[in-house]
Amino acid sequence: KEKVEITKEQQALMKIITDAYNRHQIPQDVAKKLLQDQYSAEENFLLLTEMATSQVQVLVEFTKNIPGFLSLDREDQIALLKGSAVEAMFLRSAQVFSRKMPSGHTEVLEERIRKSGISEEFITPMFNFYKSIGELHMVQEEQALLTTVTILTPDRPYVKDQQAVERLQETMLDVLRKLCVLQHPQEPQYFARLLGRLTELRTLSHYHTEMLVSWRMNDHKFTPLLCEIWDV
Ligand SMILES: Cc1cc(Cl)ccc1OCc1nc2ccc(F)cc2n1[C@H](C(=O)NC1CCCCC1)C1CCCCC1
Repeated sequence: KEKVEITKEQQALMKIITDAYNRHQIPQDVAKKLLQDQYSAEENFLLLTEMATSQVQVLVEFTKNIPGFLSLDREDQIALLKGSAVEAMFLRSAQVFSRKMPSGHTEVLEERIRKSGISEEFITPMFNFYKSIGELHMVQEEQALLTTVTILTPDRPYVKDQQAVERLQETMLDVLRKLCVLQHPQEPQYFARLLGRLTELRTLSHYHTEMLVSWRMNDHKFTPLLCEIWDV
């Protein structure tokens, strides 16, 4: 049984990424807002676009702290951001939903989201994903590294130097793999399960355009930044 050991460099890399991940979170807490009041479909849609717009902005800031990201070709940096923004949004939503909350709060939050205006057909796959993320009980380092691995996906549209992105992603995957073995020694398959969630995430993210245009209201307004990121 080989001894898994995180090197000093990997430890430093993990700290940089986790600190940056924790630093770059959206200011106001959307879960708290949703627990406080019930909103109309229009108000919820506006809340989503506001949250999503600021989430993209913090995502850009976060990527600047990923060692090696700024050394990638500039156009590839943009392609990686555009290609991962929706997945990062759903991953963040899942992590917000799975946070430990006082008893009964998660149920209220789920109810508010079910009634927010999202079309019925997307509610089940979305919550299936949220629950499968919640079951993993990821530590914050795993959450930060999983988001980083998602951003550093080499086969996004328009990425020119895929090898350079692959090398960076592999560096992050190696740290994440070791962390999973050390954090979940009783579950050797944990790392594989974690990566399996990225497949579910990509599938869920395919629906994002329909989810938005089918929001139960007329006249869906988007910010210019979201028009860039969401295919709307
Ligand atoms: C991310 C996303 C994309 C599409 Cl297309 C459709 C929907 C969606 O999020 C659903 C979703 N799942 C959630 C789980 C927990 C939670 F607290 C809020 C959640 N939301 C929405 C939200 O504010 N998400 C933001 C979370 C922070 C990061 C940026 C995004 C709220 C908007 C108000 C109406 C109820 C849903």
